[in-house]
Amino acid sequence: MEIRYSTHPDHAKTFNTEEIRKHYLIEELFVPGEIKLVYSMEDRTITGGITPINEMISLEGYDQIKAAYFLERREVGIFNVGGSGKVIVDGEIYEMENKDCLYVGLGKKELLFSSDSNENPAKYYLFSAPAHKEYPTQQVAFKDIEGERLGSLENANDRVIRRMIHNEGIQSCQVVMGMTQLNTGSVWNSMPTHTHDRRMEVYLYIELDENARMFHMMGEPTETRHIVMKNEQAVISPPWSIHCGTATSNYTFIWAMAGENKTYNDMDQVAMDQLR
Ligand SMILES: O=C(O)C(=O)C[C@H](O)C(=O)CO
Ligand SMILES: [Zn+2]
Repeated sequence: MEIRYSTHPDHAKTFNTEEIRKHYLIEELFVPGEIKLVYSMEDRTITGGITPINEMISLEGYDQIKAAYFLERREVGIFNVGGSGKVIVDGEIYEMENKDCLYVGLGKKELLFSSDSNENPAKYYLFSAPAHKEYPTQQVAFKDIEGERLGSLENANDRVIRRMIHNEGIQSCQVVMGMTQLNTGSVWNSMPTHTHDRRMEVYLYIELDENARMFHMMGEPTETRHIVMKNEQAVISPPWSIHCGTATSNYTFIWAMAGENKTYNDMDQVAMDQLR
C-alpha cells in the first residue's frame, strides 16, 4: 500500500508539475491480477483498484493500518468499472455489473473479488474510510438509480449525477460516493467550482477516450493549478482544494468523499471572480 501525506496549501503553491502529480495523482489503479491501494492521510482514506484475472483476489488487513482484516476499523464503497464479476462478503455473493455499487461496512472479515471473464475483467474501484459503527452491506445497480440532470449543453456541462452512498441512499459512517456522466458535447465538470473544508474528495475519471485528456483543476481558489490526466486515473483533492475539470471529450467520473459530515449540498461555492 502506497502512503500519501497531507499537504499544506502554502506548500502546494510551490509544487512543480512533477511534484503536484506525485502528491495528488493516482496513475495506475487497474493492473490485471493485482490490488493497488493508496493510503492518504487526508481523512485517512484508502483509494484502490482490484482487477481479478484467473482467480479470486482477497482484500486483507495491511501492516500500514495494523489491521487483522481490511474492515476491522473501516468501511468501503466499491464500484465495478469493468466487465461483470462477483464480490463475496463473508460468504454472501453480490453480482456486480458495470457501474454497480456495493457498500460494505465495519467488521466484515472476508472480501473476495472475481471476474466473470478474463477477456473483459471486472475492475473494482474502492474508496475506504475509518468507521465507528457497522452499517449493513448494501448494493445498488446502476440501472436502478435515475439520476439528476445538471448543467446545460450551452455551458458544455450537461451531465447526469447519480448519488449512491449518501444521506438519502446507502447509509455509511463517512463515505459518500456517486457517479456523474457528461453527455456528448459536454466536457466541464463541477463548474462553478467549490470546496468543502469538512471533507476530502477523490475523482476517478472513466470512459474517457484513449487519446483524450482531462485537465483537472485543483488548488486554493486563488491559486489554481492543473493536472493532465488519462482514462482510469484518480486524483486526491485535499479539503482546502477546488476540484473540477475539463476534457477533450466527454467522460464519466466517480466522486468519493469522507470527513467531518456527509451533507452533500453543504459545499462552499466559489464565485467566478475569486478564481485565479
Ligand atoms: O458534476 C458535479 O458537479 C459533481 O459530481 C460534483 C461532485 O459530486 C462533488 O464534487 C461533490 O462534492
Ligand atoms: Zn466536491
